[in-house]
Amino acid sequence: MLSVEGHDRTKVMNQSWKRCQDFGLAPSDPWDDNLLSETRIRELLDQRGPIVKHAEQVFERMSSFIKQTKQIAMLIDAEGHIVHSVGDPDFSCKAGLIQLKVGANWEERRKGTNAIGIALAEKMPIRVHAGEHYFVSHHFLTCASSPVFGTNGELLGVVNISGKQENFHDHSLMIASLAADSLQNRLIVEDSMKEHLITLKELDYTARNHPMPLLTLDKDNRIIRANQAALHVVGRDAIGKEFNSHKGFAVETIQDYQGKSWRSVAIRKPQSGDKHLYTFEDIVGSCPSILQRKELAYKAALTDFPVLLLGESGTGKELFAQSIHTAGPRRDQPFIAVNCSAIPDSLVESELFGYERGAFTGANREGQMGKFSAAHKGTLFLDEIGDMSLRAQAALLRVLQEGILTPVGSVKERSVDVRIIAATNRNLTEEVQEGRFRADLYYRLKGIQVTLPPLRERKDLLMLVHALLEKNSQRIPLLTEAAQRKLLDYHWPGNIRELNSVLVQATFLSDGGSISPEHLPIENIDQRLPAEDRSDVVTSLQDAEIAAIKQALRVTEWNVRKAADLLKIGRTTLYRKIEEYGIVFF
Ligand SMILES: Nc1ncnc2c1ncn2[C@@H]1O[C@H](COP(=O)(O)OP(=O)(O)OP(=O)(O)O)[C@@H](O)[C@H]1O
Repeated sequence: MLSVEGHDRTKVMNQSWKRCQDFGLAPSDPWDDNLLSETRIRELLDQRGPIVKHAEQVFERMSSFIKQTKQIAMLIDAEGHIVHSVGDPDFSCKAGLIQLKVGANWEERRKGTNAIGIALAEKMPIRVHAGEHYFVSHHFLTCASSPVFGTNGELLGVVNISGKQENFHDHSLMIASLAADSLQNRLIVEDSMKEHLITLKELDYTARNHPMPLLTLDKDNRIIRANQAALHVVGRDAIGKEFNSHKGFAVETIQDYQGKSWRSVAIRKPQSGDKHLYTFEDIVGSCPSILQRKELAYKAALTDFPVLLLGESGTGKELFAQSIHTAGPRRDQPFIAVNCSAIPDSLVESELFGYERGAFTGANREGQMGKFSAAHKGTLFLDEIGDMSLRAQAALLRVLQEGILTPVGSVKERSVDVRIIAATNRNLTEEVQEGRFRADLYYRLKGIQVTLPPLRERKDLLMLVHALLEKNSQRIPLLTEAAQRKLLDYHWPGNIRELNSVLVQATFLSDGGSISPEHLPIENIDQRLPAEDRSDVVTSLQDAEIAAIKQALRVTEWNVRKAADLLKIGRTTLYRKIEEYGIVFF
């Protein structure tokens, strides 16, 4: 900080003298003897703890200069009180006689023109030598003072060096200024460390309570922080391990102002596959068959027994599985759904139990957590369980029996705690009889069996229609009586999934008006054929086949495997026919 010299210094000095005169002080006045009490000094030291602690350290570093020049160094607070003093003992005694000691106040209005008073009033470093002091009693002094500022530029106090005028030293003002700067820097560093800690706590709190998975990675790509949601995804023991771009995480690198990268944050935003989990309240229905199933499933939710959900495609098996999970004691833990029919036979074990790094060619280099481990403490929903190969069934049975799994390529066993809910649209008893499904696995999965009724057997179709229309559009469209009749007459092979898709299309086609039969894209093939039989018009076999394929694809929302199941043909055959007839997505 620049000190004033020459003409400017004389000006500053004159202004100070003028202020003293205005205060009504006279140079020959006795000094003010209003010293702070011991208790008040202790209170002040407590309040100013950090600055005094730093001043002690800074003064320690300049102690040889202070001793050699027979001076004393002091810290003065922003109100002018001397709160700390060290230095030459002889001079300290002499200075004490004119109250240049801890507990005294050296503002101009109390002690006339002096270095401390001017540094406080003008907020600048200044030297006041001998006769420049206002009070005659201070003329034996030479003093140099420099102000100390806080982070926001507020005045925190003054560093002062004083001695007898004959011990005047050229460097005193510079040393006082350096000491003030050093004190100021230490306080700024301390403040920013406090700020840093608060920010870290704030971050930690926000991350912990954030529903999305969040990770922090160091510059070597190791995980250094992870919230609960992220630990579910990357594994509970992930801290310290290298992050290997888990699916769905978007990584953002954080750089300093020179563009040097320090760390990265990884966030896993909701993906199209991520949906909120359903609860029993989402299950619409008023007919006894569904109410009774709901009650049974609710009772099952409160236990830890396995649940087996049976029913045609689209009857709500996954909806029930999620509702059982969200109503049970594991609701805050993961719900992991696995479509057993979608896993190639050769990969079943690695998908379900995970694998260690380098387990097999084509595997992720760093290994991968299996579905069982991902569902640890939560629920594993094994959908389409009836489509699992016998080999995969054997592997699954072993884990269900022992609660222990061994990832592919590993020698270490791992215990898992998962609740199992399985579902299938196949008749499992028949599958067991035919030898396609293991009886022991069936009995282990069966626990509580809930069979969901197909839509054509339900008595609450119009209630469901109303609920689905309400869910899908802001303004519920009216249904003409003929449209209601058409819906009631249809046989709904795709169940509620198909009903929902038909209603979405009808709402769109009716363009804000009432929904009438022509807006409902359904044809009951079973009913149409006899009608056509009666007429002279004969539909070609090929046209009938195309119509059946189109309907199966629409009903299953273009799920080729399910459509093939409905048509009772193989998946490859269906693909071939789609291509052959040039059927495009509609
Ligand atoms: N009772 C119901 N109330 C409201 N919506 C329902 C009901 N049952 C099913 N749905 C809806 O129907 C659609 C199909 O349900 P879900 O996926 O649970 O059927 P699923 O039996 O598991 O089918 P799949 O065997 O083909 O996997 C979903 O959109 C679901 O929300």
